[in-house]
Amino acid sequence: MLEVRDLSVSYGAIRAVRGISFSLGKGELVSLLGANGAGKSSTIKCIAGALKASGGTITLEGKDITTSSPEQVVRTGLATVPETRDVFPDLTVAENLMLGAYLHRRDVAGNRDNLERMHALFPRLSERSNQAAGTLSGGEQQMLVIARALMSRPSVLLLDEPSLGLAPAIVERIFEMIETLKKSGLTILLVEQNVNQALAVADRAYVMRLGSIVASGTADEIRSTSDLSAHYLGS
Ligand SMILES: Nc1ncnc2c1ncn2[C@@H]1O[C@H](COP(=O)(O)OP(=O)(O)OP(=O)(O)O)[C@@H](O)[C@H]1O
Repeated sequence: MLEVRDLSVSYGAIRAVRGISFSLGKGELVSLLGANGAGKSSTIKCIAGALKASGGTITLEGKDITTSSPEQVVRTGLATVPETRDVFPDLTVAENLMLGAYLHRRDVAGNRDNLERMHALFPRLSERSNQAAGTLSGGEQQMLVIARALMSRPSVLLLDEPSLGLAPAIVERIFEMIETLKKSGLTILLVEQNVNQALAVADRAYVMRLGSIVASGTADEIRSTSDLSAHYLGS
């Protein structure tokens, strides 16, 4: 579904991502792990079209999206939930969700079905349909940005640090929801600091350090064979 080959990302002289390669098969949940500054968010932003690659290629379902704009990337079937968790604060929950369906705005019946699916997945959003998104709790805003991304009907979902700064009970709920999405057949790339929880839901994982991939394998292999704390904490 998604293939990243020799991807590099630079900010001036800073080489944030140094020729990494990885892939996601259909229906796979793959986690990208690594300490602060490892290059995970830069990788995600580049795949989403928000940052220009300085080298390498990104292919989504056989289509080269390396130089695509963010809108073209969404049209090709990839939705991103950035770690910034940016809702439109003055719009209601329902309006935020409908903005996610912008590409399918003429398919009113399809959007209604999809909205019902989101309400089943996130009952809390359903109860708060008419509430301004800016007044939601952090966990509810995270649910909203995930649901909004799903309204674009992606075949691949990129999740950047969905558990960041949330209370443990909400983190549990977010991970349960990620498992539900995985069971529905969605292909997911999950960037997480929360290694144990990420490995509990992931089929495979890649560990990044200083812009490079330093370990990869199934969740069990990563747990048992790599010195995760050295890679992860940089110690
Ligand atoms: N806009 C920017 N300008 C200059 N350097 C940047 C910029 N964004 C990121 N970097 C640098 O690129 C490197 C990788 O950062 P990135 O945010 O991709 O890492 P990360 O693994 O996502 O970290 P975190 O878990 O803290 O979000 C870091 O050294 C960071 O300082």
